[in-house]
Parts: sequence; C-alpha cells; structure tokens
Amino acid sequence: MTASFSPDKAPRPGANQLPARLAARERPIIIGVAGDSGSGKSTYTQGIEWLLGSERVSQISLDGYHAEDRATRRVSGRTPLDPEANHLDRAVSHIKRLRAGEAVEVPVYDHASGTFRAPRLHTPTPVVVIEGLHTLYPAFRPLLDFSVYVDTAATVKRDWKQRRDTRERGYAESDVAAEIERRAHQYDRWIAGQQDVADVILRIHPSELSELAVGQLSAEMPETCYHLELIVTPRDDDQQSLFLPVDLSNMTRQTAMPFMLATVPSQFRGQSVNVLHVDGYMAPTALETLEYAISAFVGLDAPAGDPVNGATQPFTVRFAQMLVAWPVLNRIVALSG
Ligand SMILES: Nc1ncnc2c1ncn2[C@@H]1O[C@H](COP(=O)(O)OP(=O)(O)OP(=O)(O)O)[C@@H](O)[C@H]1O
Ligand SMILES: O=C(CO)[C@H](O)[C@H](O)COP(=O)(O)O
Repeated sequence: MTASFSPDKAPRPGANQLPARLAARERPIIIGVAGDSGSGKSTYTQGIEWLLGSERVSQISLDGYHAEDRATRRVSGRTPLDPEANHLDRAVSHIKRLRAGEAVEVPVYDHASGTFRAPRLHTPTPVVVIEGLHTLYPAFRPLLDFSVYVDTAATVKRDWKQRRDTRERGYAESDVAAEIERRAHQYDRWIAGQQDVADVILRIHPSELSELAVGQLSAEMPETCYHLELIVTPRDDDQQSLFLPVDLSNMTRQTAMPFMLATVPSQFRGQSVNVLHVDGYMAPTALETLEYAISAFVGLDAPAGDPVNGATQPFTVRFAQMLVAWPVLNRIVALSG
C-alpha cells in the first residue's frame, strides 16, 4: 500500500468515542513504563493522564515496593536498582488483582522524606499505568497490555536528576553526583536490558541541531531542547491520521526556531520498526493543536486532565509527553474496539 494523504482519515471529533468504550470494559488496560531513575517515567505517565483525565487513568509507582527506605539503604549499601532490594513479587500480585478489577492497598514511598507513607487504596481505573525501575521484568510482562521504555542519555539524565533530587528530594548536590556514579554499572546490569522487550522506546539525547547548521547555529532557543528518538513497532496501515502541524513560515522568518522531523523505517534487533526523530523547538500553538488532535482522536473535546500536568509544563516536556502518549493511546483505542 502506498502512503498518501487521505483527508477521509483526518481526525474527526468523537470518532473513536474512547471514554464510552473504556467505561464498558470489564478489566483495566495495564500499561508498563520502565527506565532509570530520573529518566522521565513519571513525567510521561502524567502526559497520558493529562490527555485522558484522572477518572480514566491512574498510576502506580513501583517505588512503593522498595524493600528499604533511604536511611536503611545508607547502612545496607544497596540501591533500589537491585531487583532483590524490592518486593517485586508483591507488586506482581497487586497488579494481578487490579487487572481482575479489585481495589488494592498500594504501598507508597515518599521521596520528599525518603520514608514509606501509609499505604493508599488504589481502585482500578479503565487504564492503569505502572511505572518503575523493573516494570518490564519477566514476571510483569504477561500482565501488561503495552509497554514503554524511557532511555535518556546519561548526560541529560544527570542534569534532570541533579535538579530534581536537590529541589524536591532533599539531597545535597554532591550526594546526587556520588549516587549517580555508584549506580552507573548497576543500570547496565539490572535496568537497561528491559528495552529489548518494550513496545515503544523513547530515547532522549542532547540536541544535535547545531551539526545541521551551515557554519554556526545562531538561534536563541527559549529553553533547552532535546533530540527525541521514538522507536515504535508498526501496526496496520489502515489507521486514522494524526497530523503534526508544522508552520513552514518559520523557514522565512528572522526569528526562525530550529526544528527537525524524520521518520525512518528500520530493522532493529531482527524486527521491523519505525523510528521517529524530532529535535528542536515548535511554536506553542502547534503543540496545542497536536494535544487537541490527539484528544479528538480518542473522542474528547480537549485534554481532560489536570492542567498542572499539561499546559503549564515547558515545551520540551509537553512535546515528549505527546510523543509517548500517542502510541499508547493508539494501542488503548485498538484494545477498546
Ligand atoms: N523532556 C523533558 N524535558 C525537560 N525536563 C524533563 C523532561 N522529561 C523529564 N524531565 C524532568 O526530569 C526530572 C525527572 O523526571 P521524572 O521524575 O519523570 O523521572 P522518573 O523516571 O519518574 O524518576 P524516578 O524513577 O527517580 O522517580 C523531572 O524533574 C522532570 O521534570
Ligand atoms: O531509583 C529510584 C527510583 O525513583 C530512587 O532513587 C528510589 O525510589 C529512592 O528514592 P530516593 O532517592 O528519593 O530515596
């Protein structure tokens, strides 16, 4: 089949009526999001919640299943990357119960204090996102309907983790640096391999647009941009279109912002995949159009979630959230058909 523009497949408001279909489902759809600490797992989970709304999507962090709190870890010398330092069996049994539609008392880890809080009752919503360091380990996989691995380059992750752990988790800068150093080989040993089984991999690198400049890149970016690489296993061709609005007048303006988009069908680990590369900055109106187009695709008039997770975030966060949310929602729509 040749790829062509097909206006009859353009997004139509209400076309999929996902909310009604989700409400009619017998069991929740379980989405797994895995990756290192500080890679962006919770941020991208929030993007799905921003689009669908918290009455349809809820999240469970596997951090609640750590076996040791921060003070205990300082004595034991272990890190949460070690699967043995987590109650993964308990997490698996809880997900099985949620999948069967049961409410579960979920343990909660409080990052602000580094201690466990009282467990909370989690009543399953139509979509439950499980995010954590070990979400794609073999015992979890049969329970997942779709999976995402977030693979953020070490230099980017270091910046994000430094900022977050010093501002929100009460760490001194030197402690975060030492912890990152201590965990580096543990990441390779216990976490990175999970990307081999993910349905979608999001890789985040520092922006590479300066390499495409003729001479020197001269634009002043309003915020740090990244090169996002989304690796997706393709589905059937007969899908509703989703158009990314790119304003070509950007090209002829003095205030042009750098932006790059490429789709590259590839063979990867013996499998056909499509790789989407995006780098640079896009006008906020274009991003908003994309958010509304994805909402319309699933049958909503607008993103249904809390604006704290969406409209107030920096461009780079919102755009990456949409790139992850799109294949996830596409899958959710297919499962709810
Ligand atoms: N695309 C992005 N651009 C800029 N900052 C980002 C982006 N994605 C995530 N971040 C920031 O990186 C930090 C880490 O993200 P997040 O808390 O989602 O990671 P995580 O994988 O859930 O971490 P942990 O497992 O340690 O809880 C956050 O402060 C978040 O705002
Ligand atoms: O690897 C991690 C996943 O988020 C964290 O380091 C782990 O949850 C412990 O958190 P904290 O450093 O706040 O005690």
